[in-house]
Amino acid sequence: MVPDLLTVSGLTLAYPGGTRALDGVDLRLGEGEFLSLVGPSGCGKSTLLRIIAGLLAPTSGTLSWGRRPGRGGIGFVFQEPTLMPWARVAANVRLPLDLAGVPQAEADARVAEQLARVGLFEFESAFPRELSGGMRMRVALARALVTKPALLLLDEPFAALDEITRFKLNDDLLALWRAEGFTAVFVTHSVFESVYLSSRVAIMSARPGRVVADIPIPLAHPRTAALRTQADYGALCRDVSAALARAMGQEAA
Ligand SMILES: Nc1ncnc2c1ncn2[C@@H]1O[C@H](COP(=O)(O)OP(=O)(O)OP(=O)(O)O)[C@@H](O)[C@H]1O
Repeated sequence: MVPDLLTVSGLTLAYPGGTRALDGVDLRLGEGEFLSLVGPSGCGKSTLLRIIAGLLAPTSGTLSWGRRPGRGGIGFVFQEPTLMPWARVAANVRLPLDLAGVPQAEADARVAEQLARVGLFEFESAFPRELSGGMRMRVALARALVTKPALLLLDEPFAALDEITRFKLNDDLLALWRAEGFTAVFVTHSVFESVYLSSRVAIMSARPGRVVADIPIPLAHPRTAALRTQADYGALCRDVSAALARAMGQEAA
């Protein structure tokens, strides 16, 4: 059993307007795991990510860190790449290092290394408008990973991309996860994507959300396109779909 990076206990969040987004979330996150969060729209998945990132304080409940990620230790990737349109790719990726006061030469070297890892080394001087949607998302991934975070939080990062680009980015993200060893929490609406990527899938109930099922995904790595048609992958997708249907208050067909 891997050591715990984070244990979330009895987490509740009520927004100032009165909306209760989360109610009693219990969740364990092991070091180096790839955990997907799946649940009905509005069940509080983004809210939970924002609390884990420290961007939002819970109303009650606790977050207990095994080894607290240090400064720059949590990366966040949103559904939109949120790049600075006036800045070149390299400057966009370097932003977190500039904010942390990393010396120029070291920052340049780390940006070059990270751009190579996401396959964009030749595009360091391009502007975001000159890139495809998938390439822009890779820039966002590079920016989130350039500080070498212990924990990477991803909030539906590939939802706006076409299926071919999405599959490619799934493979790229898995390769980065295996090479760099960060822990990942990935929010998605796609059961297929969650099973393809994860070592565990946590299912949340409708709002106010809590974790109602936790399904291990013991598929071997490396995972490749061939997996998508394999019987064991299909069986796990059915398990996650059935758990999601139960969480939404309806039995699976
Ligand atoms: N800043 C806010 N102020 C008030 N209510 C909010 C705020 N952010 C989210 N909510 C509400 O909290 C609930 C949970 O929202 P959240 O975005 O966390 O859900 P989600 O599961 O990520 O949704 P989706 O899957 O549709 O992206 C929703 O009812 C939403 O309207």
